[in-house]
Amino acid sequence: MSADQKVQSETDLRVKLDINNVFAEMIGQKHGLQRKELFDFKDEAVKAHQNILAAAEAGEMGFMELPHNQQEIVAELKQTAEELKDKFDNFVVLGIGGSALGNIAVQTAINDPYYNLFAEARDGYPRLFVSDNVDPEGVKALLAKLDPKKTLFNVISKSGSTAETMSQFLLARKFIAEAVGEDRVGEHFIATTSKDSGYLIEIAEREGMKKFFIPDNVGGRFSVLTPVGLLSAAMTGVDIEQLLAGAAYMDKICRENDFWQNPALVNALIQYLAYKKGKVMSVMMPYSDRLSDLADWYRQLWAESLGKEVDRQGNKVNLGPTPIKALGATDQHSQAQLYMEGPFDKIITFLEVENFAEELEIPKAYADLDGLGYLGDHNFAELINTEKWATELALNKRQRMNQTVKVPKVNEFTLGQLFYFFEFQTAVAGELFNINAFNQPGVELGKNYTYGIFGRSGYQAKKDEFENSAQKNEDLIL
Ligand SMILES: O=P(O)(O)OC[C@H]1O[C@H](O)[C@H](O)[C@@H](O)[C@@H]1O
Repeated sequence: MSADQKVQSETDLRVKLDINNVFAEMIGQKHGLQRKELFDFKDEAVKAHQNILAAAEAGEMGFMELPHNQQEIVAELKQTAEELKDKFDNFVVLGIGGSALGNIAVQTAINDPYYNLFAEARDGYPRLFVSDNVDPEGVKALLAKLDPKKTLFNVISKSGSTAETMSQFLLARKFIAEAVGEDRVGEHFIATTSKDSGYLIEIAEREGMKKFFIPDNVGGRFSVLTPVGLLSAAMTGVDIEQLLAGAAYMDKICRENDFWQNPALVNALIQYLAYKKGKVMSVMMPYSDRLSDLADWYRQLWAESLGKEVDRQGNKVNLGPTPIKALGATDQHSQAQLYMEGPFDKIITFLEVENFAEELEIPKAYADLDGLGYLGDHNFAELINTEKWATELALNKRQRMNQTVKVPKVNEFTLGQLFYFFEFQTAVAGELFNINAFNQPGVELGKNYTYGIFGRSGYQAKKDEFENSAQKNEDLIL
């Protein structure tokens, strides 16, 4: 392919943001945004952008380096996948939050839109399972599906000590050891973790497991394009170079200084202004099964990054938009009523796929039944996108801010763009909200409590104390 052709195809595959329906002229004065408001705040967004670029220069924005600095890691990941993909029928990720959601999003988008239900493998590759909970019934049901001799586990934890992940690891380790013997445990595990924190690295070394590393300057929820997300992708036949190429392409777009040419800047400012106008809920609604789990991934990114008690100066602010996931067209029939007529507290972001890989015709039948016969004149791609347009029009009519991210088609290149776009937008939003978008003290408090209660000494006494604590009123236990 010549360089020109490449540019052409990249341009054709560019993910775009349509913001028409956030403006007053489309949805009405009361709830729409005035263009003037964007103009008035534009300089703040530009300043936020400059801060991010400066932080990137200083090596503080690890996620921005990932599309460019991983050639050796990619080669190693590909080689690992090549060596191991035929040896195992199952590849099981043990992780949670940022160590799981990106893996699932990639799988659903690229390999199997029904991944969560069936976990079908691509020809010549193992099936992928991502186990991100500690419900005993769920964990047991998963293990029951696996032949330990044909199963490779990827334990992923940046901190190397998350209780959920490490508990699953302990069980998986026993499961494997009983089948293949203690001395061969290491062959059935790959550890993805920080170079020097937590216990996972130490365990990996003791057991002789293969290891991949998560850079220190990349937070868990920004880590999908590190070995966290890339190994399971490579193991299941996903083109990880194209994922990173898509991210690199979007990186170029996001580095653009001109506000109006930079969708991540524009969208971060829109989300910020919407929040200030009382639209404190931010709904992501893909009209695509393949992009459904991307909305789950985004929910963590947006919630943990922006939901904060204090601003950068330490003032108590308790802010953050609440991210909500909805799936089109499915949730038109469950949540849309609320979005149409409920409180004016939401901004909705649709994800629209312009070209579906399948052109599935709706069969023609019952032509004499007026309210049904028309369906057979169309295909499913037309139907789902028409439903999206109809929802958009109805929201406009009811003065509900909405916008659309247009995805030319779902593949590795566009998925890489989406990951990077939303990460960059989140970093800009953090600047606008004047909070630290890269920490999560609230979650850590919960983690510490778990450790405090569950930790080595006196579990039963602490549990009893918690259950009998004065704050608990028996009358309120219904
Ligand atoms: O990768 P780990 O260190 O195991 O962390 C897994 C998850 O733990 C916590 O919930 C953090 O708030 C998340 O951001 C993180 O993704």
